[in-house]
Amino acid sequence: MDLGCAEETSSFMSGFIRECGGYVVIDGGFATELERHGADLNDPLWSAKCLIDSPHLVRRVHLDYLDAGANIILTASYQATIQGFEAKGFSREEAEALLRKSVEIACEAREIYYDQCAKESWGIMENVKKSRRPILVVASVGSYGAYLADGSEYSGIYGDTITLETLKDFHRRRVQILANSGADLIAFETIPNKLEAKAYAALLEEEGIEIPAWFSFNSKDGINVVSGDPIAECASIADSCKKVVAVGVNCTPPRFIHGLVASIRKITSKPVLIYPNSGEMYDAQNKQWVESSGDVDEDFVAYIVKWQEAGASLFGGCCRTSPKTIRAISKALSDKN
Ligand code: MET
Ligand SMILES: [Zn+2]
Repeated sequence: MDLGCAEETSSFMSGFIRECGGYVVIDGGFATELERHGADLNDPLWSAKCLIDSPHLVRRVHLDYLDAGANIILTASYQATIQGFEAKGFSREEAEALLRKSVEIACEAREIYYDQCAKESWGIMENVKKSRRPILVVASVGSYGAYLADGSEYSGIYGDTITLETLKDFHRRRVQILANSGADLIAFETIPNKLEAKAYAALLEEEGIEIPAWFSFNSKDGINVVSGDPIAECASIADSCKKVVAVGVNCTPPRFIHGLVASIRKITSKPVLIYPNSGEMYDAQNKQWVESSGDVDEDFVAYIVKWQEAGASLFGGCCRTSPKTIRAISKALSDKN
């Protein structure tokens, strides 16, 4: 797909949303779902560790989300970095191959899923092929803080030594590889501060990245992203970047989503995406999810329709959500629309 033309880029997501019937279902928590399947992710590579030792589990989780109704599956590359793989003793070439592998496995899962759908529909109605649900494979890019694996993806505090250039250099090669891997889009996820959003926007332009991207921030107060930078300022960086086709929030407690959607909507006319976590907080020191001490987030599926009314068009889940959550989101939206 050649998205060199700015107009094609800007209509990419609105076209996809239309194709999906007016709203899009994103998948749910990936790493936490791998853990539920028994993977031990206590490692600086987190979910990317499974690219090395259990690719079958990665495929399984993608398939579970497709079965649950997802139109978008995010690759296991969130914490897959060349620097992280090299620290484990892999060569540069091997590290780059592992990044590509994250996209290959997701594409393979999509093919398997389509084959299954085709077989099932042949059984039911001879000669009538069930129409293929539109599905995108989206390459996940986690923040510099995710690579550090010290909890700074939830504080956004990188210190004075980290500049725009440091962040661009850190992400450059990975973004180039993922952009040419066969993925349909790049998701910059859990962006914790304005500086990193600026670095991504600059990289997309400078490197002439030819697939579209989305920017997704995380917040712990509903007004700012986790670093304290206002969500409105972050959203406007995304709004100004031609290559960005959707803006939103992920890995954020459900109780903040409504306000964040409204704030982002005021800044941009690009489609808004949301994929909250379960409402639990990550305790970086003890490396575990703990119940939030603030307001309790009840099952957020009940609010999906409200978030759609507030202006969101893409809906999924982040950490500690599961295929069950995605199935329920899919149902809530199809009942309503
Ligand atoms: C800390 S947010 C993680 C996002 C990633 N796509 C995952 O679900 O694993
Ligand atoms: Zn998350």
